[in-house]
Amino acid sequence: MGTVPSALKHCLSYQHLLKEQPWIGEPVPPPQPGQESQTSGLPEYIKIVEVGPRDGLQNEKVIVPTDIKIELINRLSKTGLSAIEVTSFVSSKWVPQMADHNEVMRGIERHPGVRYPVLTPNLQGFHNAIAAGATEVSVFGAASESFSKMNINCSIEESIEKFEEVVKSARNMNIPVRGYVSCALGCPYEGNIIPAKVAEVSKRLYSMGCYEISLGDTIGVGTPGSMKRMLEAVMKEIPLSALAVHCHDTYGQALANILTAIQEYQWKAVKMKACKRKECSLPVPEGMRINYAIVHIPILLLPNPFTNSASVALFPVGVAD
Ligand SMILES: CC(C)(COP(=O)([O-])OP(=O)([O-])OC[C@H]1O[C@@H](n2cnc3c(N)ncnc32)[C@H](O)[C@@H]1OP(=O)([O-])[O-])[C@@H](O)C(=O)NCCC(=O)NCCSC(=O)C[C@@](C)(O)CC(=O)[O-]
Repeated sequence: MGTVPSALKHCLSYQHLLKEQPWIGEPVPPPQPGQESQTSGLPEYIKIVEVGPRDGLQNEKVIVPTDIKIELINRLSKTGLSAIEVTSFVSSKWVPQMADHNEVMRGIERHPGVRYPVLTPNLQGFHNAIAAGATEVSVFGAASESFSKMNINCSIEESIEKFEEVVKSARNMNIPVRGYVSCALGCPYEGNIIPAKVAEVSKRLYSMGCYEISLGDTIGVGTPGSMKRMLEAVMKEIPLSALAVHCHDTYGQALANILTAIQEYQWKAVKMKACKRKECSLPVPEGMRINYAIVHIPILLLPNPFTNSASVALFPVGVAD
């Protein structure tokens, strides 16, 4: 398999994967007395937000047929995932791969306990999404002016105004809204993005009512070092419980970056817990304790030829009460 491009490997079945990398299936021996568990220092629970049907398929050169998308989402619903991003209600002139958003949204089987968020850049998208049956939406901004312009055809400031309209309408209908911040670790047009800008845009999305802020390494240029610096800046502005990360694997760094995010989260959460115990003067959100962090890795185990470029995407991290 040495010559198989790494992207293609994501198409392999679990059986293939086990054959190639047998250690994956080996049971992890329980820690011996006095020996630290390999997972100590990590959260007990990771929430996975699957974004392959949207973020993966939106980048496919070949438009995946609607019935295949629906079948993919239906299969994903049976895997135990609690959130699957289904599609986006954007202009089909801009993203023809998502032009079948109504059919996909209406065609999927919804499983109890699974959330099916969709992307909505503006009120028009929001209303279309609701009409198609969406019960959760995401707005998507950026920490880079150039990316904002290229992606949604408006400045960051203009995008915030549009998102406010969406969040206000969503609130009236009891629809939860997530917020993405793209280019959190770098921009394809501007290069480096300062953590303070990511923190600023995140804060605005959170303040307007987004319940979770997903920090996107849109082009996969992040490293554990830049992830740590960025998170430190954002965590000053947003409660840990509302943070997630979304890492593309362009340069093979997604898993390292996710692990860094989880460790950073856990470190901070443990520190806050310790402060709380000692009743120190640092602000501790009421009732907070570490409960989960989130990671999403699309589709790794599904032998679906359409998902190979979905990359290994997106991975939130959060804490709950
Ligand atoms: C945002 C718009 C729609 C603005 O597009 P625009 O052209 O600036 O919009 P407009 O308000 O000037 O309207 C122009 C036309 O678009 C229509 N329009 C207006 N809004 C909608 C809508 N919601 N749905 C469908 N149609 C819409 C509108 O009706 C009109 O149609 P016309 O009269 O010409 O026939 C456009 O720029 C667009 O669709 N962009 C696509 C953005 C996108 O999907 N990007 C990829 C996802 S973001 C991402 O991947 C990052 C993320 C989230 O994964 C995180 C990460 O990886 O870091």
